[in-house]
Amino acid sequence: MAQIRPLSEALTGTSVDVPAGQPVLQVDDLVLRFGGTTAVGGVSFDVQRGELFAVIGPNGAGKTSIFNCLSGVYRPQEGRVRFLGEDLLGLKPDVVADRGVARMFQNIELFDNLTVLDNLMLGRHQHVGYGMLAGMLWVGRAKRAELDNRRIVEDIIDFLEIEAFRKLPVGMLPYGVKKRVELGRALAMEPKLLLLDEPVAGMNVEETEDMARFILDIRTELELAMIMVEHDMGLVMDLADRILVVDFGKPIALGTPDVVSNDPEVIRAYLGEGDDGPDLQTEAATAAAVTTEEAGR
Ligand SMILES: Nc1ncnc2c1ncn2[C@@H]1O[C@H](COP(=O)(O)OP(=O)(O)OP(=O)(O)O)[C@@H](O)[C@H]1O
Repeated sequence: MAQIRPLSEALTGTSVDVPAGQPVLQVDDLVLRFGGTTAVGGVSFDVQRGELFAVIGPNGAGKTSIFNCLSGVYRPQEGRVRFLGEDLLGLKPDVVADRGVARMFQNIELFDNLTVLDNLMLGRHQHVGYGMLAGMLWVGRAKRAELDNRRIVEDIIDFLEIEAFRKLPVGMLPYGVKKRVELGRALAMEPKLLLLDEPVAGMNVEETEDMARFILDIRTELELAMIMVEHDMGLVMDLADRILVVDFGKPIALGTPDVVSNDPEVIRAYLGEGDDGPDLQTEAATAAAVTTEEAGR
């Protein structure tokens, strides 16, 4: 059996070669309207290599619309998106994915009847690199590429600790494991930017902690740039390097968890959600205390 490789050796395609100080992604003045509704109203931010960047905001604030603009689902009326120095806007979702932007979907987009292994192999489809005839005859480059892809997928399965489920149809799996497979499918694409769309939505505490650990390991091992949209404020305050807060499509704050959670406008936007809204300052203080405690260990 092949030895387990560190993720950085398995997924070499994720490494980016950006000059110091240059962002992986640069978003300028993005505007997206649906008739009279401005879903995204002048949003700008950048994401650096190895950065976990979060976008938060109350329901309907425009977070999903921003993701849809980045991944080519929507074409914004105004603005510019530069990814590794090239324009991304106007490209179709499959072309955006081929350029290196993968998305882990909130509503898991896997094939329920296929096994974990086959779902992850589908994530490799843009890396096949051989013609149809060679593929059908299982010769030469096709055979080599298939074996390479298989090995990469097995490494991802090991990394995500889902070996026990590899031959099972995804439809049979518990929700938390499905979300891990969804993350694995996105990783299998060897992205240079990973979009995490509510990665812990619907998860219990233990599943959330596991997912948080995988996200942190991905950042450390691959130095991957990631953008996360998430309602779990504890997770966001704990993991994110920087946070963009949007409300009614407009950016209202951008900065570290500490800065953002003390911003009066952000507190107002969240308190406006009612008594059940998250207490951002408590979440940020708890996250800081945990980080300090971990550093002292
Ligand atoms: N396809 C669409 N057609 C019309 N309006 C839309 C469409 N998609 C989003 N909107 C509107 O744009 C605004 C922003 O929606 P969006 O889904 O981006 O918010 P969100 O912050 O992701 O919300 P949530 O946290 O509830 O998922 C909302 O007013 C929404 O109704």
